Amino acid sequence: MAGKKVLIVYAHQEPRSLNGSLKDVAVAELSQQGCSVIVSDLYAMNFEPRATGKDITGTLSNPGFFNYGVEAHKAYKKQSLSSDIIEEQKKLQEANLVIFQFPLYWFSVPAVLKGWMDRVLCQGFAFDFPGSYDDGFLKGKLAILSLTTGGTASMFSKTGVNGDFRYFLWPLQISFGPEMASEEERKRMVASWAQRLKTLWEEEPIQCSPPWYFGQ
Ligand SMILES: Cc1cc2nc3c(=O)[nH]c(=O)nc-3n(C[C@H](O)[C@H](O)[C@H](O)COP(=O)(O)OP(=O)(O)OC[C@H]3O[C@@H](n4cnc5c(N)ncnc54)[C@H](O)[C@@H]3O)c2cc1C
Repeated sequence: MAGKKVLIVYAHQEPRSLNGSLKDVAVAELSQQGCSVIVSDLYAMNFEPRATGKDITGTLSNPGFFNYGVEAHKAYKKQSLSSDIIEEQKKLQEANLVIFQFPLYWFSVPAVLKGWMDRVLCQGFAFDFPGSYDDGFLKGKLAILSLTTGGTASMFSKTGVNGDFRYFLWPLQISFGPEMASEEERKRMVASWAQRLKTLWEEEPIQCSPPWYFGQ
């Protein structure tokens, strides 16, 4: 939708991968809609995934016993987090929609993307107590996971060897097993993602609640 700001957090090493294609069609489609699209290409940026004391540029509140969560929270308030974190927080703050584009690694996100979450979504910025879940500070933003898997769709069904994907992932668009699929099937995956993006702004966000999750 024209005027909307989109951040794509992209975690793949190879630009010609299926993930690369899915990222490219998202940039093309959303730009064509008049959105302003920014990509955080985490591998290309050499994004630091480790949450360490280097993320705090000022003095530590307790140098004798390092607690990352506590120090990051205080550093956020004092604006003394490292510049790469601040940069990503700014992008996220401005975005109406965040797309996470990644291959499934061990039923989860690749380490570089997990590190982005660990470091960027710090206390004070993304949440606080009170100020979490439905009252979190990123409330109102839309997010979608677009991921690829090694396994096929049937392997991720209720009776499949991996179990129902609902049990580990929520707002998602999955391109199942592109390496095992034919060229035509892969083209359909990219086209289906591009098609979904055309009407993405009309979708009802998923209610991330236990009844939605376990009731179906
Ligand atoms: C550490 C690790 C852990 C993993 N853990 C899991 C796991 O827990 N569960 C699981 O299911 N899988 C797992 N995998 C597998 C992984 O999820 C898949 O290898 C990955 O999702 C495949 O996506 P890709 O983009 O890397 O595919 P690619 O291999 O890059 O792409 C597949 C093919 O698509 C072609 N292609 C690119 N663009 C297009 C286009 N526009 N049209 C048609 N074809 C195109 C490419 O040329 C390539 O031949 C794991 C892999 C690793 C390395």
